[in-house]
Amino acid sequence: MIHFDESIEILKQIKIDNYKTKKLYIMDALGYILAEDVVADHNSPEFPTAAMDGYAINYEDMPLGRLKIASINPAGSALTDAVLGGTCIKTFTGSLMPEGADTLIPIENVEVDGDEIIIKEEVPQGFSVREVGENYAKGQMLIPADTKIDFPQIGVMAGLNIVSVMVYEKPTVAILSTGSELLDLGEVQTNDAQIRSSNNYTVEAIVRKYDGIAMQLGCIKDDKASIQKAMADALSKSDIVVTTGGVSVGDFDFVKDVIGELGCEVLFKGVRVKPGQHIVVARKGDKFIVGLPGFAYSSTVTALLYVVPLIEKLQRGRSALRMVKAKLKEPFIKRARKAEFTACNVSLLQGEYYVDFKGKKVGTSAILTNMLGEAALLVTSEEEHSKEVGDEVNVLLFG
Ligand SMILES: Nc1nc2c(c(=O)[nH]1)N[C@H]1C(S)=C(S)[C@@H](COP(=O)(O)OP(=O)(O)OC[C@H]3O[C@@H](n4cnc5c(N)ncnc54)[C@H](O)[C@@H]3O)O[C@H]1N2
Ligand code: MOO
Repeated sequence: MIHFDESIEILKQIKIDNYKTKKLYIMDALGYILAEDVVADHNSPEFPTAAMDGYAINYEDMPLGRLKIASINPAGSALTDAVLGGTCIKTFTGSLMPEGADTLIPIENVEVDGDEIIIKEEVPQGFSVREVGENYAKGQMLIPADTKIDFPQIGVMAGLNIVSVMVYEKPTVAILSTGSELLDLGEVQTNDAQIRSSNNYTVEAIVRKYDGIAMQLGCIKDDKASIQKAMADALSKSDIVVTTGGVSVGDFDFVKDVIGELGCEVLFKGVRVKPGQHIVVARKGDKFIVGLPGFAYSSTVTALLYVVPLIEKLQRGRSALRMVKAKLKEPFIKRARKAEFTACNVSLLQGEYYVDFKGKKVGTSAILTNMLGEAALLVTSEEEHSKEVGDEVNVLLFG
């Protein structure tokens, strides 16, 4: 078994030969990763523009105190009139500044007397005039490739009249739970040894939450030929195949053998991590197979640790899971000489994270309910030992 850090380093070092990209209408691109740079093809604004409703004047005319209103300039109109000596033009927020005007005096600062304004309160030169390129200049890089498209990116692209953009495709993740004891949702129990399968649904939820396209394949019996057929089929239809169960040392644990027989390159199998020590990650071209252990807590934690980064890698995304520092409110007993991911409660108090274990059960890796509530994962490396109240620890947030 390899060190946990080595397994993460192996994932980081993976090079994708050919990223899949596609062009999407900008609104459909929300949540995708941009596969091209977005560069401004014009200045914004292109011309000096009024930022308030008022009167466009030449600053040098301000001392006159009284100016004739020469014309009116609503937003969107192609005004040809200019501000000539001693005159002003009524101009509105968003209107282009007329020729000859460099300052906008707001409506609130003047009194109208017939066809003239009387200036009650002066403003500095250039007041309320948006300069050319105030927002962005032509040629400016606005959104670099590999950015996740969120609402500001959508708005900026719309401002650039970009109708569709190149994005990385979200990888398709096929999910298959193995185990002859498993009952899928709604399936009728026929003997006491059967249990309800949860792993395939937890993994599907993780895939969906962290920007993959989930392909739910349900449960399959511990039969090598069936597993082989199902995995080969899944591999042909998806970018990542995630299995749960059948990766340890039992007589019916076939997943590792099948991965080998499918001609995959095993990147690692077996990591000094708790839970999840039997994890296997393999590659075939730009496709991946991740064999997660069967226990519900193990498969969930290892999906976060190994499946989420692969989903991100295939679309050049950044890690959505955040590691923060926190203070222990209770002692932590280190149980294994491995990296440990222990379910805990996390709270934020005056800008600092705190960790306790109230209500968390100590037991096997079957206890998924430990991840309910304001849960997070306390992370300790294989080199670390038990910890005291007040010690600083690392916590992985997934909420
Ligand atoms: N002799 C050894 N036995 C075990 C070892 C070991 O090193 N030596 N490792 C233990 C650890 S750690 C884990 S984790 C499990 C992993 O084994 P598998 O990946 O082969 O998983 P299974 O045996 O198929 O299942 C384990 C457990 O989880 C339940 N399960 C399975 N699938 C699901 C599902 N889809 N939803 C909910 N629960 C599921 C299954 O019924 C078992 O109880 O091996 C230990 N044994
Ligand atoms: O690997 Mo198991 O997941 O430690 O319980």
